[in-house]
Amino acid sequence: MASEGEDVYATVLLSDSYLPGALVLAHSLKDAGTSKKIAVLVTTDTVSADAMVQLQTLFDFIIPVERIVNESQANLALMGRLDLHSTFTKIALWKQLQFRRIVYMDADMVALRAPDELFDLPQPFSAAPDIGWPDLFNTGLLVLTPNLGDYYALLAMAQRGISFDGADQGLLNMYFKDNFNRLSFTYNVTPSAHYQYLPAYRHFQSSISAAHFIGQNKPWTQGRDANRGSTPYDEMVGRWWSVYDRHYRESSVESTPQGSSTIVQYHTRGEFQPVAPPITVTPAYQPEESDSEIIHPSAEQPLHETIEIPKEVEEAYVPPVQTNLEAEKRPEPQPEPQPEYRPEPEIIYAPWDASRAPPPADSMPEASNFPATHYDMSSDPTPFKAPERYPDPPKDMYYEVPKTPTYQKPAPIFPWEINAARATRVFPEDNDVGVPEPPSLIDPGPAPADQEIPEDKSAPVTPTTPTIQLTPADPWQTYTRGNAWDDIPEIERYIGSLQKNRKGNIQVLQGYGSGITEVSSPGARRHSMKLTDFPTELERPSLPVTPAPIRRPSFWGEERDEDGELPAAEGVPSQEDWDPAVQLEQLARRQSDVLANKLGKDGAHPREIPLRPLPYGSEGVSSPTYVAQGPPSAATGLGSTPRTTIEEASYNGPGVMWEKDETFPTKETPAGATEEEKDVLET
Ligand SMILES: O=c1ccn([C@@H]2O[C@H](COP(=O)(O)OP(=O)(O)O[C@H]3O[C@H](CO)[C@@H](O)[C@H](O)[C@H]3O)[C@@H](O)[C@H]2O)c(=O)[nH]1
Ligand SMILES: [Mn+2]
Repeated sequence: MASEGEDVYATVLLSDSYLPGALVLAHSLKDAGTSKKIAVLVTTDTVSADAMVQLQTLFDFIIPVERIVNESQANLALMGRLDLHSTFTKIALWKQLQFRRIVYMDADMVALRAPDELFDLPQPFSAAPDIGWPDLFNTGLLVLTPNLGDYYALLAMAQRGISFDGADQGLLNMYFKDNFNRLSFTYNVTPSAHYQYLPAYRHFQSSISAAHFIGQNKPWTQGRDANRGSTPYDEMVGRWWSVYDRHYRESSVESTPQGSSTIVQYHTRGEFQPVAPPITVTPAYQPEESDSEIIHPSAEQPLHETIEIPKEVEEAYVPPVQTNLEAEKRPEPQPEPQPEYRPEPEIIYAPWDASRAPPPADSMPEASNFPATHYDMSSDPTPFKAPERYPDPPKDMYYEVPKTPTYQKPAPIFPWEINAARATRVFPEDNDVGVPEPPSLIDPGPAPADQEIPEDKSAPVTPTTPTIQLTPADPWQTYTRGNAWDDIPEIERYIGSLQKNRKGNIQVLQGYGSGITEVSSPGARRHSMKLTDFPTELERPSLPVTPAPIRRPSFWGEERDEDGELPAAEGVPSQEDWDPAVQLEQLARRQSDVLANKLGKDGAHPREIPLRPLPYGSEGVSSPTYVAQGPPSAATGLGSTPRTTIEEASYNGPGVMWEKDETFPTKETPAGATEEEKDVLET
């Protein structure tokens, strides 16, 4: 145990990869003749037993500490130093109350002289300026007085990830701010390969106490040949190697009392000389950058050598111990067959355990690892000059419309294409009819499909349907109302079976051919069951509001009168004769009468019923243009007497098609065709 209020140099070892640094630091202090003891804080979960053994040979105190990880590593990523995820562990120094004063030094420092005078500083906390931002102090060398007040305050910040750089330097500078005793830069000289203030270096060279190899590149990761120049940086690196060589170069290894220091060489680039087949060693946790300078020796130097691993290595470590004292009490190592040396694979520290937790909120996105191309603005000052000539545009890049049409009508495939019937519907204006010709229905029989419509209008025009010979007077009279299927017996029969079940007031009309016969009794049309018979204009009820339009021969024809007005439509009353209010009243009255007829069950003698009131607001409305005509027309029932009977309409709509409880075939099952009919069908 440390005696009460002892002074101690201390460093921190968070991983085996910094073992050469920690050992060289301790050696450098001892070699410089310090009177103080040396301690190392180790995180036992990430430092191997082999490394512990090496520490025991040198350090007066090995102090296991809990690793304090910064979970918010965004700032570390910004700095490109994800390997510094656990440097918050440094704050454990303030908890080491067994010591009066601690001069902490990073494991990547080498002492050129022992700065023991720092223990006598009156200030509780001292540090030297940082080379990158000299207002800050570098946390590579700290003179501190352990106390729990600072410890818990720092721990609280660490647990909240409060640090501008994600590591201890950001944390401690935020905590102490300006409340630190500023030491001379000579206590913590951070030589840089990029910025070297050579005259200053030469001037202060002799007073340098310690060099600190900040950044990712450490002397032991670079190899002894990396910095053989004469710059201040190279000189400092040389100082590191001189300490290393004094204690760990192969020639000096045999003399190490605690056995092989192979693990030190293993973590020092270029030092391990394998002779045996390689074994795989899991590489240590490394920062994301592929060009990381943290080089695991196994990557370059496979492990081969057959080396003895002393048995006491396993039992050697009992923390915390004053190892140099206890080592003396240990039994001599037993000479045993030498097992192949297998350096314990470095404990891999994954800051994020994917099996237990979601990714850290501020972790680097994957894309940050992707190669990026950076384009700079051109700094060429010469003005742009257009080339003499640009290449000609390519020729023959346009579609040339063929001169002669290439389209050819495809050859007919289907029978109806070959035997297509010609259109037969002709209107008077389409034909230059000079003299009206008598109507006639001519069917001269089949004609070739491609036959042209003959100039002679009396000639047959269609091979399949009766030709209409148009008469300007009333072309509709002669228009056929028949269909090709009207004469098929099956259809006849089907309609017959339907109508057998029908009763009621169906007005059936027979208007076939030129004559029109009105039949008003049900069933009278049994012999003519054409579904496509529609009432003619004469048969249709004349409704007061929708006069049937009459087709005009031509739209812009000679029938225009002098005013340029279109001729009045036949059957449509002129505007002056049309009083909407009167018509509306008439319609209302008429509807009432029809209703009265039905209710009175006396279609022949309509009952007089009171008029329905007109729609609200339309009473007494009179048209400004309407002038009452003379005697009321019989058809419309217009007159001066408001209450009058209206002639019953000749057609009252389809009416009730099916009476209550009446059955009718839902599925058509016509009687089988008679033999006679079958003969007709089959022919
Ligand atoms: O894998 C690791 C990483 C770090 N350390 C220890 O942590 C210290 C700090 O890491 P280091 O690589 O020396 O950091 P620097 O390159 O020196 O970076 C600067 O930033 C660090 C984080 O703020 C500070 O700890 C340093 O003092 C400061 O000089 C080391 O010296 C070791 O003691 C390990 O033991 N193993
Ligand atoms: Mn450092």
